[in-house]
Amino acid sequence: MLTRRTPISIPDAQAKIANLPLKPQTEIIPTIEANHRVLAKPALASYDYPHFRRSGMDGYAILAEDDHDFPREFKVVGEVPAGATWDQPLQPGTTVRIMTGAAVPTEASKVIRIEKTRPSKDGKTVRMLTTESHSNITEIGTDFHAGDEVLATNQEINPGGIAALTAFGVEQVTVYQQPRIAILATGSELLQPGEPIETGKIYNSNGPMLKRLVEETGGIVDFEAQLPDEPEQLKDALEKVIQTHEIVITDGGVSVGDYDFIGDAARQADNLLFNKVKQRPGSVTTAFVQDGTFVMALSGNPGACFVGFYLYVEPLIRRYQHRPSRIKEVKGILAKPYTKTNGYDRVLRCTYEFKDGQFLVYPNGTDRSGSLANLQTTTCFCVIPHSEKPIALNAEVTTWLLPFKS
Ligand SMILES: Nc1nc2c(c(=O)[nH]1)N[C@H]1C(S)=C(S)[C@@H](COP(=O)(O)OP(=O)(O)OC[C@H]3O[C@@H](n4cnc5c(N)ncnc54)[C@H](O)[C@@H]3O)O[C@H]1N2
Ligand code: MOO
Repeated sequence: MLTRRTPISIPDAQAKIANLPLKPQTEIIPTIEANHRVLAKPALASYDYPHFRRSGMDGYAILAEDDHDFPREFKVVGEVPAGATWDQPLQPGTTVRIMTGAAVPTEASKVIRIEKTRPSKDGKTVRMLTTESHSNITEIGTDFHAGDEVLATNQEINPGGIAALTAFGVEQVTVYQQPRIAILATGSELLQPGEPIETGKIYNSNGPMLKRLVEETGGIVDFEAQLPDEPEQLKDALEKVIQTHEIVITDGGVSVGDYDFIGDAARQADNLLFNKVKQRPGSVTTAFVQDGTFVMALSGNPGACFVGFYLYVEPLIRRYQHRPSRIKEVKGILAKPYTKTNGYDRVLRCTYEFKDGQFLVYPNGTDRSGSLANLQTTTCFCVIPHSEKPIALNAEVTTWLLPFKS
């Protein structure tokens, strides 16, 4: 339907999404599955760590009262491999042979490394050549005391954190849920790979791109559909996925054409955030909230769809998980001429290099909304502000470095 739309700026559109109140849900998952998930509850140490006095070296454990007048002979009364304990009292002049990681006998104050000893052939005695400047014993609670925070709330767990949790035998953690996302690609021209290509038809390339973009952002794509431009079918599909997902991403059908039905759904929504942005590509980008679900209607044009995902969807998917956006904003220097002018700000697909303390930004071929030729190689976007005059070479430009791109 052809109706007037009021365009807003890119920052205003981003702010409308950033200000949406979210109700992130939590779930309990196995610790081993929690890499890059964010803790919704702190993980506390259930005991001191280490919980026994641990030998840091392979050697011989001795009493403090024997720690003088080296070299000297000791009687070897036993052996403590890792995992074992020595429960008898250690007497003066005696020692136990002990391995790295083993529990040190309670009374022992030091472990003399084997390099500094000369055991007898039968192993029953050992001559210790010299003492040690360190005890070579890790005392109880060196890493954590019982009750200490092992990992804090809102911390993103990484493999090191998984090690720390597992050190306490923690099998499950409470984390924020990943949002469930539905992707609806719209257009009667769309084919699936495997179907024969025909004039006027194209393969649905945005669908797989969006799926992988969502996944690398930490969202879960649990519904995907490719729908023809049939209003009833589209309306039904949209209504269904809105009830079952936190975020719905549509692409295509959002312009003013006879078959662009998403625009109508947006106008009738509970909360229309915007339906036109002063940007190219993707001026038709539309966002609304219906029944508590955020619907992001991206342009069908692949270049605009790609840009729109990073500008508006990536930060939201990350916020659901209590994770910051992985898009890094920097000041770039436009290092290759771009001579076009535009009534709207242009988000230009670029590559960059970091040289002499500056991000040098190079427009990466075409800036066409409908082109997908440079999506693979684009590593950043820069913003060319709207102007009647072309932007100067070497001008400073707001630059967004894209995640997983180098
Ligand atoms: N009279 C006007 N026409 C158009 C305007 C306008 O203001 N007045 N805006 C233009 C601009 S700008 C854009 S951007 C597009 C936006 O179109 P839609 O988002 O509604 O998308 P479609 O028309 O459905 O498709 C556009 C283009 O993208 C192709 N497409 C669609 N889906 C996919 C897919 N899943 N994978 C790959 N390619 C896809 C589709 O075939 C079209 O070529 O509207 C302009 N028109
Ligand atoms: O709004 Mo569109 O600029 O062609 O993507």
